[in-house]
Amino acid sequence: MSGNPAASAPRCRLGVNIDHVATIRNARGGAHPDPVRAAELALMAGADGITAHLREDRRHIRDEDVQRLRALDAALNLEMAATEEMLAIALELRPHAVCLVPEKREERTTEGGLDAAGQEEALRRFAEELGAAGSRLSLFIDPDERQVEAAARIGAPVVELHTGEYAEAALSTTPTRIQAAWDAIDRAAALGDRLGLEVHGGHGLTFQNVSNIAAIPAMRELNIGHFLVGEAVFMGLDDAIREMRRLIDDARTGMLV
Ligand SMILES: CC(=O)[C@@H](O)[C@H](O)COP(=O)(O)O
Ligand SMILES: NCC(=O)COP(=O)(O)O
Repeated sequence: MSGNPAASAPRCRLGVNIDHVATIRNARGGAHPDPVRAAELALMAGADGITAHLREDRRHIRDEDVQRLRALDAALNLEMAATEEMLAIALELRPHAVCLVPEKREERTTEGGLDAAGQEEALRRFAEELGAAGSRLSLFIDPDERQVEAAARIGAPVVELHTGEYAEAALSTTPTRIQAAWDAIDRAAALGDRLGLEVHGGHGLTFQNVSNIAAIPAMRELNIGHFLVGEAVFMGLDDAIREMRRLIDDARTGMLV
């Protein structure tokens, strides 16, 4: 990763995704552990907001969870598919933010970004209706400049760049693959910033790989969940969030521009 130290940099927010607390709860069909209690703990530990993905198949987060999360005094970023069912839920709930995410029933986790360029007209309606309801629309897209340009045309104020390929590359320990994945995110982030979009990132971020993403100058928010819930098993949710917060802040302090 390249660049020059910046004297100071705008803060990069941390959104904690509590989906997989619900995964553990649903494993036994009861009410424990409660994802809303996890959200409250996350906020006390320094999370700037809470992200929850209400999937069409409700495999983890359920409708009653988002109702209770909405009642918290915190920024709720509701992730959802671009469907009429989910739009109706979002318009009724009016969360701080809505992030449109592609969903395939057979996928284990979110595999790719939303094809914004292939459905601009349909997504423009989501932007208009959600904007009118006071929810900030974000599009979860691959770090692809064509998708970023489409997001700007659609009128989404935010793009969340899918960091999954970078996270996978970092596990591969192939320097050229890691650099290529990071370069794509850096280029897409810089373009989004130039187009006046707020740039976020998420998917697969960990203690080991987050710093280089947090150091990207245009990055304003990172949404992180699966790793934090997993790490909470060993060090507790509070400490895991505080460590992630520290890594992000340290990366911004010494960030390269
Ligand atoms: C959009 C994204 O990357 C995450 O919110 C992810 O969807 C978490 O939920 P799953 O692990 O069920 O995909
Ligand atoms: N949009 C990304 C997110 O909310 C969390 O993704 P992950 O950290 O669970 O992979």
